[in-house]
Amino acid sequence: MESIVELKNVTKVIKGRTIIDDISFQVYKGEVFGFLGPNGAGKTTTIRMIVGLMGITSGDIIIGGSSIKTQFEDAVRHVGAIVENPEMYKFLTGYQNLIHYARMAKGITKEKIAEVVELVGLSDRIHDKVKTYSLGMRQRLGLAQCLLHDPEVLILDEPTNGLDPAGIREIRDYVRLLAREKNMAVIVSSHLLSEMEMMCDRIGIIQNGQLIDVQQVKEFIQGNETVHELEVIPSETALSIVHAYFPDAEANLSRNGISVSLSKKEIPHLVKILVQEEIKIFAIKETAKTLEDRFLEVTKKEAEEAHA
Ligand SMILES: Nc1ncnc2c1ncn2[C@@H]1O[C@H](COP(=O)(O)OP(=O)(O)OP(=O)(O)O)[C@@H](O)[C@H]1O
Repeated sequence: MESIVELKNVTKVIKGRTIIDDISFQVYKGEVFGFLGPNGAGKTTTIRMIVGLMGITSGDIIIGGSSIKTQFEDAVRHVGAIVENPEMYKFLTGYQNLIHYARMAKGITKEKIAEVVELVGLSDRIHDKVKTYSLGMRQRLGLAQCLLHDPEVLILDEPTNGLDPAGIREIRDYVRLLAREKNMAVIVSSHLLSEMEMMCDRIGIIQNGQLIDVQQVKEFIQGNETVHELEVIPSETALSIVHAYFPDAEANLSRNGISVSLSKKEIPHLVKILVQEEIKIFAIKETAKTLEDRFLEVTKKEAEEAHA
């Protein structure tokens, strides 16, 4: 896959405080890359540096082969971004807004406007005033606006913020479509982990300004371990046995017994021990981990290691 965005040892220091600490990663054409992290981790700061809204203290960002430090215009030419809420004139129609923007940007044809309107599914309503649009439609109009100059990289900071489930789904579908059909690289940040799970191909997790993990969503979710729900009695004794024999495994009481994160090959061993200890086992069920489970695991582990 062809890399279109590359962060090389990017660091940002504000007032003597390191906000972003030596981050490096690449984003490829045709993929949706998700940026995940707890509040204040540094997602927005990183995105602002990628779109050129904020300077870099050290390191560099290469977009489409151009350095954002030394070839700023060339680098940002490849980028379309919605970083803050898209500003629209509410008393103009969607179409008038796009025409207005096209005049400022120059070189954008009416055909191009029609094409992006079609692409974001606003053809039926484009001649209605923006004040009559739902939030989801406004987001799509914002998306249309940043697609006008054919960016190779699309950057969306919290694109589904404030949208209802139908609106979220719409944006998600368009984002995936743009990556798949236009071979665009899309970088999104979001707090909605389940959303990221459905929208992204890969994710990078940022915490305290450091990139702690970059992985394919599928691999990230699976990890090496899966969660097993064990219907057992007495559950508290079972839990202490698990803690004693598998001290590294995440184990908790659950509704019908205990839940244990272990690799599958360790399950027969676990069952044998529980039986030996006279725990009654009624059922064992393997449950799929969600991105949220993994995200909380990874960030908790990092935080524990940082404090150790
Ligand atoms: N201009 C600034 N001056 C001082 N500190 C800043 C500035 N911009 C960001 N920070 C700090 O940098 C850290 C990272 O902020 P950032 O907004 O990038 O986090 P985030 O991951 O986007 O968080 P959220 O999910 O809450 O938006 C925060 O601790 C924030 O207070």
